[in-house]
Amino acid sequence: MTREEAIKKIIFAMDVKEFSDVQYWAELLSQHVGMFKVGKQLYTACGPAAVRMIQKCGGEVFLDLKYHDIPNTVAMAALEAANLGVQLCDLHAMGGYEMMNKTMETLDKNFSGCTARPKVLAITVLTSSNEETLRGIGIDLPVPEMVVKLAKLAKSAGVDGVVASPQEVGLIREACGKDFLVVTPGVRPSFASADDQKRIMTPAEAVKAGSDYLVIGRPIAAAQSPAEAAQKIVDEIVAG
Ligand SMILES: O=c1ccn([C@@H]2O[C@H](COP(=O)(O)O)[C@@H](O)[C@H]2O)c(=O)[nH]1
Repeated sequence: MTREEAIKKIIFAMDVKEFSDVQYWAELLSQHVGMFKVGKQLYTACGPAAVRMIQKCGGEVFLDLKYHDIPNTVAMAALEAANLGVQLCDLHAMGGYEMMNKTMETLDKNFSGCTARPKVLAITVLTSSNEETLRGIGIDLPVPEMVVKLAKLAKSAGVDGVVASPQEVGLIREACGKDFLVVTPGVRPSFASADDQKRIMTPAEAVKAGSDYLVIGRPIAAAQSPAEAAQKIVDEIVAG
C-alpha cells in the first residue's frame, strides 16, 4: 500500500469543543489524514459551523451523530446531515430495520442523480463494549455474533456499511461481501494506550483485516506532536 492510500484510510476523530480548534486541527492534519470526524461533543458545542469550517479548509467530513430514534426522526435528521454535504453519517443498527430502511429510502428519494448522497453507516456494537456490556443490557450473544447479526440487518435495510471493531471485519466481509463498507474505530498504534476502547487492533492489523477506514482520535490528538503521530501511523500501515 502506498502512503497516499494509507493516508486516505485514516479518519481523525476531532473530539474537541472550541470552534477555534476546528480550523487548527483541519489545517494541521490536512496532509496526514483522509477525513475528519465530527462527533457528539464538537457538534453539540459548535453545530454545523464546525462541519462548514472543515469543508472550508478542504477536508471531508464523517458526521458521527449515531442517530437512534423513531424512523421519521432519524430519516429527517439524516437528510439534514446529507444537506450539509458530508461524506459519511451514521445511525444505530439497534434502531431496527424500519428506522434504517426509511432513512435510506428518504435519502435516495432526495438525492436521486444530481448530488452525491453521503454513505450511511450503521453502528453495530460500540468498540468500548464487550460481552459483559452486552449482558448488562440483556443481550446474551457473543460480541462477534451480535455484530454480524446487526451488519446483515443493516445491509438488508439498504445501509451502505457498518462501524465495528477491526476484530470483526473478516466476519462482516464473509457475511456482507466486499462492497459493504466497514469503518473501524478501536484502533491503537503500538505507541498509544487503549483508553476506554475494549476491542482494539493496531492500524496495520486493521488494514490487513480489510477495514475501509480507521477512525483514530486520542492516539493522534494526545501525542506530543500530532502530525508526527499521524505520520507514524501511516508508516505502520505501509510497513504492515
Ligand atoms: O464503536 C464506536 C463508534 C464510534 N467511536 C468513535 O470513534 C472515536 C474513537 O476515538 P479514540 O480517541 O481513537 O478512541 C470517538 O470519537 C468515538 O466516539 C468509537 O470509538 N467506537
